[in-house]
Amino acid sequence: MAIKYELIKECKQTGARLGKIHTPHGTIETPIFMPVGTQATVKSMTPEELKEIESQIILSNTYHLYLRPGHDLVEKAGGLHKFMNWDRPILTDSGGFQVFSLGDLRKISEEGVEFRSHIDGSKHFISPEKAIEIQNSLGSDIIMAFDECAPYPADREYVKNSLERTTRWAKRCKKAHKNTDTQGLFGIIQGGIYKDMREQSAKEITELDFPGYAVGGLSVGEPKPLMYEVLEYTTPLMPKNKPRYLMGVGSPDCLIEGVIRGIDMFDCVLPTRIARNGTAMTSQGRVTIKQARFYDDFTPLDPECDCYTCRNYTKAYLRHLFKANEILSARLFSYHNLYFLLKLMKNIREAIKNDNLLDYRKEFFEKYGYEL
Ligand SMILES: CNc1nc2c(CCNCC3CCCCC3)c3nc(N)[nH]c(=O)c3cc2[nH]1
Repeated sequence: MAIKYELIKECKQTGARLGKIHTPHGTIETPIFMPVGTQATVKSMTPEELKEIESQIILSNTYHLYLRPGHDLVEKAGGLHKFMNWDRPILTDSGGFQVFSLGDLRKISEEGVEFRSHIDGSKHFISPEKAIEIQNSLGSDIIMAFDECAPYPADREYVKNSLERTTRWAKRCKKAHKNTDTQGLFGIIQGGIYKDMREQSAKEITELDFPGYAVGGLSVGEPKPLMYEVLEYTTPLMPKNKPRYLMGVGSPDCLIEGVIRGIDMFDCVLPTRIARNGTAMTSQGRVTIKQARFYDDFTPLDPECDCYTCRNYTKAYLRHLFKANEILSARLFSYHNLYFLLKLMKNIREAIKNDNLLDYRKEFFEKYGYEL
């Protein structure tokens, strides 16, 4: 079987779990944060640097790679692992979210989605079958069903029609998936912020017996407490012996709150995106380096961090790099932010092991500046 989840321990105080996901390219310890590599690269990082910070799995995307360089080229190169020189696990998203976030540049039908490329405006069509064909060519270890992520807010009628189409598309994806022994296909649960819809989607999607499941349709602008509430009644509907992936999340507080509510896998563009704006996630909260107060601050970005950036450079130097628009700025901030989130997940796994996750949350929030 391509993907095998091993539940190691259930937290006594919360819904958190410790687990392992066995894949053809290695084993992933969960809970885990997955760095995003949209166009077959985690922006500005080499695979060696990703291994240095102990990244166990990275994400890429059907939509982007289909448009450029084309999935047939990647297949000709021997697949995405060989093409980008990454020999650890890769998860690809189906592109559902991307084509839906194109707004009016797209037309949805039962057959699939017609959209215009964000690169050159050319017209394209992705069906569930096409999304699976592309991911089969890419050879990623975990592939995602082609789904519709309903916008927020969306009324009950829209959400119901959308989740029922996502279920019909999930069946088509399962039928179209060729490489079941090397690539695990995850189903995606939708249903917006409506409890009865989430129950319906969870029932319909888990009935299809996928090796793992994602909670989709969240982190789309809803307030965080509402996202946490949806998780509280959705994760218990998902099989305990399968990985649970919360798509597009997130910031440090969301990662901790998501783990507490039973989530095992997360992805977010935040660490590398804010890095390009000279913003760092640190133990004392966010630091935006362009502020004048850092002009002659010769202390590390994060005094409690032992990453390459924090051990070798000062805020004053990092501010200079950012102001001078130097490429090294994006690299050093990306390296630190990814290290920070991967270290946070390592600390969370440790806290689950020691049954003190709630104490860890309290301590982290007090320092990072979140209200509990
Ligand atoms: C940011 N919030 C959010 N993201 C969602 C995403 C995307 C998750 N990240 C994938 C990466 C994005 C950059 C390129 C590489 C893949 C969602 N994806 C799908 N298929 N369905 C969702 O409901 C879905 C819902 C999401 N909500």
